[in-house]
Amino acid sequence: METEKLESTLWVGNKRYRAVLNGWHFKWTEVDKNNRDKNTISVPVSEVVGVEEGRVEILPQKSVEDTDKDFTVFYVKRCRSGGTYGLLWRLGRTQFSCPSRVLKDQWITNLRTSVKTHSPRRPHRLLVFINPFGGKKKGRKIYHSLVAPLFELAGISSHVIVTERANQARDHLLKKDLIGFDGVVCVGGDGMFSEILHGLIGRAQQEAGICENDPSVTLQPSSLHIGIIPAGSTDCVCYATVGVIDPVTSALHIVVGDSQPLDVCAVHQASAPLRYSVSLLGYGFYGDVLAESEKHRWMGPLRYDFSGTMVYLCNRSYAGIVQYIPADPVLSSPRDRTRCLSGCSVCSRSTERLIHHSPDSGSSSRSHYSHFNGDSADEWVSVEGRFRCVSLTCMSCACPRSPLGLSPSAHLADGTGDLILVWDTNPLGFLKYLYRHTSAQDQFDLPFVEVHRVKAVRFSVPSSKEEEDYEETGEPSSAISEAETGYVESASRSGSQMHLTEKRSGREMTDKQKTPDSFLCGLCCSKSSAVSVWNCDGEILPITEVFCRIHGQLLHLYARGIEDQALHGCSVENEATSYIN
Ligand SMILES: CCCCCCCCCCCCC/C=C/[C@@H](O)[C@H](COP(=O)(O)O)NC(=O)CCCCC
Ligand SMILES: Nc1ncnc2c1ncn2[C@@H]1O[C@H](COP(=O)(O)OP(=O)(O)O)[C@@H](O)[C@H]1O
Ligand SMILES: [Ca+2]
Repeated sequence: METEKLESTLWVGNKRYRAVLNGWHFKWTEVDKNNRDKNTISVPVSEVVGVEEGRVEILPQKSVEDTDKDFTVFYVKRCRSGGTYGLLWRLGRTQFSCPSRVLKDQWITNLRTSVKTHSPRRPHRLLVFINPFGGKKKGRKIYHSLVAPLFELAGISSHVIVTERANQARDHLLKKDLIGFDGVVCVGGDGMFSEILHGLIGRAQQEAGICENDPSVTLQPSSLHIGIIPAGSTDCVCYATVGVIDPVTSALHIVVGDSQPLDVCAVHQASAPLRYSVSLLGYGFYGDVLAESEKHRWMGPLRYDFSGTMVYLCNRSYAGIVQYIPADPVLSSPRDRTRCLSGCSVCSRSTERLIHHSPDSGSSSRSHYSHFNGDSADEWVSVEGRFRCVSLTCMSCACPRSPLGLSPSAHLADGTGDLILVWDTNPLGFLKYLYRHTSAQDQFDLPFVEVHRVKAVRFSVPSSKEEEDYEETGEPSSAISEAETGYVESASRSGSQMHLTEKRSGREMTDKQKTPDSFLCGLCCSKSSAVSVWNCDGEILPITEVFCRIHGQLLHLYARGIEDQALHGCSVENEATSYIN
C-alpha cells in the first residue's frame, strides 16, 4: 500500500541510518561518514510487536522516557538455543531518533498501519487459563512476569482465570459466553492443554449440532486458536509445535498471530465418554508410567523419571489385538527420515486435500469410517500378540526427554497418526528402544518394533483376558497376578508374519509361581495386572478397548511449527531457562 512506504534518515544512538519501510519489511542500514552502507537489519512487519512513542523499555520492567522526536520499535529477534532443535524468539528493541517531530509521527503511523495490513490475524482479546499447580507450580509467575507485558505492548487485552480445580477450564469453554475472544491461552502442561482442547472441540460440535460420540461424523474445527505458554511437566505439545520450551518464544508466536493446524485423535470407548488426544495415546509402558506417576505428583516433573524407572523394572508386557487402517504410503512414511518443519509441504498438501474433500456443511455427513464393530473390513490390518507398549501419536511427541520424539517423522497436520507397536522383548532390548529416544538413533530399526502411518486404530484385549480380569476383580486394571507362563505363536498381519508371544492367564499366582519380574512388581507397584491402562495426553483412561480416528487439522495453535535453523541467521544463546528458575 503506497501510504505505508516511507524512507528517511534516522539515528540510533550516535549512528546514522537509512531507514526504509516498503510495506512488508522495515529495514535500517548504517551509513558511514562517506555515505557508504554498512550493516542492515531487516524485520518483516508481520514480526513487529509494537511501535511506541519515546524511548521505551519493557522487560524486565516498563520504563518510558517521553522524548518528542524519538520512537521505539519492538520486534521478534531469533536466537539459537543450546540443546534444542527450534529457535528461541526474543523481544528485539531499537530506539530511533528523528530529525523532526512530524517525521516521528509519520514513522509511527506508517509502521502501525503496515502491521495492521500485513499481519491481520493477530489476536486482540484472549481468554487465559493458568494452572497454578502444573509442572514446578510457576504458571502464575511465568504469565505475569514474562507474558503479560508482551500482550500489553502488543495491545492485546486478556481475561485471566487461575483455575481452582481440574476441568474448570474445560467446563468454562463448554458453557460460558466466548463472544469477543479471538483465542484461548493455556498456561500449564499437556494435561491442561488437553482440558482446553476438550472444551473447544466440544463447544464447536455443540454449536454445529454435531454428535461427537459418533465415530463416523466429520467433526467441526474450533474457530478459536489456542496458545500454549509452557508451564507443565512434559510440555510435549509446545515442544513439538514450537521447537523450544520457552514462555517468551510462545508468547511472541501468540502476539504475531501465527497459525499452526493440528491433527486430533478422537478416542471412542464403548462405555465411557469420548476423549481426544494430540500427543501420546499409549497402552502398556506409557499407561503404567502415568498410573504410577500419579502417586508421586509431589515430585513434580521428576515423577515421570522415577515412575519410568520403576515401571521399566517391572518388565511387563500385555496381550492385545491391534487393528489399523493404513494411510496412503505414497504421501509420506514414518520412516522416511524427513521432519515436519515450519511450512511443511506434506502438511500443506494435506490442507488442500482436507479443504477440497471435507463436506461443506461439516455436520453429520458419513465418512467411510466404521463403528466399533463396523464394516469396510477390507481396509483394516490386524495384528495380535504381546506388547511392551502400543502408542499412537498425531505428532512427533518431541519433548525435552526425547528431543526428536516418539516418531520423529510424524506430521503435525497431515490427517494421520503414527502407530508404534513394541512387541514383547527382553529387558535389555526394551531399554535399547527407550534409550534411542534420547539420541538421533533410529528407534524403529529394532526387530521387535513396528511403525505404521494410520488413519484409524482399534485396540482390544483377547476376550478371555478381559473376562478373567473382570471376573476376579470387578474392574479391568486391578490386582490380578499372572501365572501359567507358556508360549504360543500368534499371527500378525493376517498371518504374513508370526510373532512368538507369551501366553498368560489371569489367575492368582502362588509364591512359587512368582518370577523375578513379578517380585519387582510387588516392590514398586504392589500390584500386577493382566491389562494396562491408556495414557491419553497425560490422563488415565481405565479401559482397554478403544476405537481411534484421526481428524485432520481439527485445531489451530498460535504457532508455526519448528523453524529450520539453517534458514535463519541468528546468534547462539543459552538463555532458554534463564528467566524463571
Ligand atoms: C533410558 C532413557 C529412557 C527415556 C525414555 C524417553 C521416552 C520419552 C517419550 C515421551 C513422550 C511424551 C509424550 C507426551 C505425553 C504427555 O501428554 C504426558 C502428560 O504430560 P504433562 O501433562 O505435561 O504431565 N506425559 C507423559 O505421559 C510422560 C511420559 C514420560 C515417560 C518416561
Ligand atoms: N487448580 C487445579 N487444581 C488441580 N488440578 C488442576 C487445576 N487446574 C488444572 N488441573 C489439572 O491438572 C492436571 C495437570 O496439569 P498440567 O498443567 O498438565 O501439569 P503437569 O504437566 O505437571 O501434569 C491437568 O489434567 C488439569 O486438568
Ligand atoms: Ca499427523
